[in-house]
Amino acid sequence: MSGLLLTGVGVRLGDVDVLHDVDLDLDARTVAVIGENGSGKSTFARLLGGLVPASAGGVRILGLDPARQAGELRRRTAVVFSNPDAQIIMPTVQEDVAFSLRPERLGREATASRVAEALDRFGLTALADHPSHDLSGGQKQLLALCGAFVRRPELVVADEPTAYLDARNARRVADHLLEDAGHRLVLVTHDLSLAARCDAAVLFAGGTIDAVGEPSEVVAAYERLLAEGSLPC
Ligand SMILES: Nc1ncnc2c1ncn2[C@@H]1O[C@H](COP(=O)(O)OP(=O)(O)OP(=O)(O)O)[C@@H](O)[C@H]1O
Repeated sequence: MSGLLLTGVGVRLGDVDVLHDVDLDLDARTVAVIGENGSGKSTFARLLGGLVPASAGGVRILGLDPARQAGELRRRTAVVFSNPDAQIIMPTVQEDVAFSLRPERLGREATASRVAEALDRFGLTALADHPSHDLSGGQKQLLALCGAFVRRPELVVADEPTAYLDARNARRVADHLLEDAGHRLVLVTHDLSLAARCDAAVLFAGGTIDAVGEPSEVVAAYERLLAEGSLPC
């Protein structure tokens, strides 16, 4: 089973064809998505996360069709964005992490144990009772990741998760995402050194895929495009 299988996919938002002719058959565990501003990366991430529908073509993610198996896909995937405020809901850190587990109806003890384990993994145990909206930007991003990983997703889609972080927290978040903890990762990033740490990379240009393969080769293709100045502003 291919992790990501897209055939002739288009995404139309309003009256704009944001993605077109997207073909991809990729089974790498960690995939970087790179490309210029406005090239379609976030829309692709939203498509994989089930947040926007394809308007053309066929999509299979983890073998699932988002159009017909949206509920199961949502259970098995987690989406993390660059702005963690949008993802923090509950008043304290541990309540917020526990909130992510609600759909699983685990019961009090099992929930507490899963939350404690996740807080420990992301270095948030000492902040368990801290008001979640008073955290620093980096701590909020760790909390958003904690809320994603506590569900033990098979696929994590992360859109610029290190964008607002200092170097230390960016490294910490990247290490958590790239660590082999039984999940696949699709990582949208402008950080080409981070892209190089993934197993495969996809280059978007003008709303479609321009190159796929080894990160070093795809980054080189991107740098050639940038040098040619052939990308639209
Ligand atoms: N809801 C929408 N309606 C119309 N056009 C949209 C919508 N969302 C995005 N677009 C357009 O689609 C194109 C791709 O946007 P997208 O956010 O996917 O790019 P991106 O590669 O993630 O960019 P960045 O690196 O700046 O985050 C842009 O031209 C954007 O203006």
